Amino acid sequence: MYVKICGLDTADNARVAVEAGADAIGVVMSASSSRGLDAARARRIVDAVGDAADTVLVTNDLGAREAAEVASRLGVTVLQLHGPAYSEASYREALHVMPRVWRATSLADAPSLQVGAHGEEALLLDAATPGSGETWDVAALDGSAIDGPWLLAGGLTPANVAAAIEVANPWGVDVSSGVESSRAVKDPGLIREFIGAAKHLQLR
Ligand SMILES: O=C(O)c1ccccc1NCC(=O)[C@H](O)[C@H](O)COP(=O)(O)O
Repeated sequence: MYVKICGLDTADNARVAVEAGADAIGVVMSASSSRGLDAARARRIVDAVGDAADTVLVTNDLGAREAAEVASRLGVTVLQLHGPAYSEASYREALHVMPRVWRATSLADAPSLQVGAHGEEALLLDAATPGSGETWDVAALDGSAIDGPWLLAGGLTPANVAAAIEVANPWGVDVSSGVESSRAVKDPGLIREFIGAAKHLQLR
């Protein structure tokens, strides 16, 4: 199970995530998010991870081209364009600069569930409000019918991630609020617990 810990706040917490086995960490750049980082802080986190895991720049409000240029300058491995603001043409623009782009969307937006529909490498299916910690009805989705890598997100926690994986059968999982002690403050213990719970399934 591929595990992404999103909305990292410090380089120390990014190291905790990677040491616990995270496959990816996310840094958010968004004017509307309390997890939004400036470039200097994002770079410290990305540099702390190095090539030990994927590093993902997440945005919902930068223009696609600008987002890809920022991602390239930061040296992240993946750009995650989050939400309905990004058209198919936006993905083409981003892909000129960043070879790996993920499309993050919600079933509420009636998206295409074809992985690669916009040239993306992977699909992330989230609640309607990203980063809110809200759950959604994953049972309404036949995850095994999605042809390609997709990540489940939205209200996951160390306590519910194993059951969510069993229901939805995703390729990966993504969490933010569920590994925080308070809004935008990551908790090292919860990060370790989440990764343990998600990865444990693989060993069954
Ligand atoms: O986390 C945010 O604040 C955010 C803001 C704007 C766009 C995307 C954002 N997060 C994207 C993620 O990938 C989150 O991990 C995902 O929405 C799940 O969040 P949560 O339900 O809090 O676990």
